[in-house]
Amino acid sequence: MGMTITEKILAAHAGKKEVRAGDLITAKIDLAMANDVTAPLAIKTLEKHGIDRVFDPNKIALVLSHFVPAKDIKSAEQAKIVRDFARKHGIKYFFEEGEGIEHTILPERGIVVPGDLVVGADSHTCTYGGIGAFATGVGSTDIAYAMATGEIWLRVPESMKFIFYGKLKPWVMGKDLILHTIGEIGVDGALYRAMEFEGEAIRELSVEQRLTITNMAIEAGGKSGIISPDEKTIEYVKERAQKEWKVYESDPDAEYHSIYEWDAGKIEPLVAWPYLPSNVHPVSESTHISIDQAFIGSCTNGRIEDLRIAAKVFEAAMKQGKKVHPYVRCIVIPASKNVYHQALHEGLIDIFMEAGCVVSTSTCGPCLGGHMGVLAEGERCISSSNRNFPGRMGHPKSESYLANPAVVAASAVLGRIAHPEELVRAEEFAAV
Ligand SMILES: CC(C)[C@H](C(=O)O)[C@@H](O)C(=O)O
Ligand code: SF4
Repeated sequence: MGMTITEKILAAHAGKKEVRAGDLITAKIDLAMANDVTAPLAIKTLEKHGIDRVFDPNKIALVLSHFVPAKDIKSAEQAKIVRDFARKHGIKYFFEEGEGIEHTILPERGIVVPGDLVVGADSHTCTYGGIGAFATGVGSTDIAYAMATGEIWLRVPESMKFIFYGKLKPWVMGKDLILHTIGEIGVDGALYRAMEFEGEAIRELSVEQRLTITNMAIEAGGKSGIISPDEKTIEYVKERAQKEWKVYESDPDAEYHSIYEWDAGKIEPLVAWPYLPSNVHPVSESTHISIDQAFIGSCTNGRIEDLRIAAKVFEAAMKQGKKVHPYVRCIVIPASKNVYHQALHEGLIDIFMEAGCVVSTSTCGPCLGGHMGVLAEGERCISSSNRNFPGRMGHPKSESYLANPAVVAASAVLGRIAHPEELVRAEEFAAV
């Protein structure tokens, strides 16, 4: 019997020829990651146990991304703990505030490559599966253990396969495919399983959009999300990789917990209404919902392509004399400094500013309701991020709607949830 891509990566890191779903393994990691929220707890755990060294300072990434530039004294102190630790141990991949969100930086800079086994103290670590790595979120204690030993204990997950065939409609992005998946299987539909995505429609997507899909595997309860590398992945990786990579793929006779097949051509842009990412509705059935805020950013949809498509919508709106609706605040946060720089270079930041958006330094920002766009009671936000739980972006009685960045931009202009086609002709989509 063959193995899945997930089983192959885990077997290689456990020093075994073969592993099967359900096996308990101890595996060597290629990278342990933590951020300004989770690293301090891990650092304190190490200190409490008198551990004064890390297994390898070149295989640890510490990223200040959530509450930076420090929003209050507590976040300043959290960041300081991480900074001091990174300096003391000579951590190679330490990223200061403004460098960006961990899940954007690590693939973008080739710190994670195909075939890697990565653990991160952040639930969206599953993002890196978009380039064919096994990556999963763990708690602060587990990450402390991984940082000290270079190993992680795992139960090999079962795999679920999601095949998207057909051609995508205009304005349908990776975000819509993952919202569709979560809408179909529910927020616990993939509990502790590896979610493997494949098919013609996935292959048509850019690597960035694939990263959006795997980013949200955790929103269906998945242990990980993964897409086998292809030529597009290698193109993306080869100009950034900081180390050797290895391409794995599933055997044709590998065993799956379940297989889903969908015609991607039937999917239209989707919106997840409060208060679960599975509460998915077509955008055409959401256009009666007025909004107070729009957010374009986050580790889900804050990369350059996302900003390009949003800018396209704003540009078209401005040609028609429209800007961000007077009753809406629109916040744009490029997910990394490199994305910000590139957007600046391409003139996208000018477009956002002329359209009336607020553009800010690379950080998680309003995604988790921490700062830079917290919602008041009763306010509604349409967001390109990944979670819409009660209170996620502010007051427990505020509401977040999740959508792709083109839908968010169109909604910002029209003051209600809107299809980008209301502002831009479909043919122009092809030019993005
Ligand atoms: C702060 C961090 C632990 C958290 C996560 O694990 O996902 C955050 O990034 C989030 O998106 O809620
Ligand atoms: S952008 Fe949002 S989802 Fe991503 S790491 Fe930051 S808080 Fe978590």
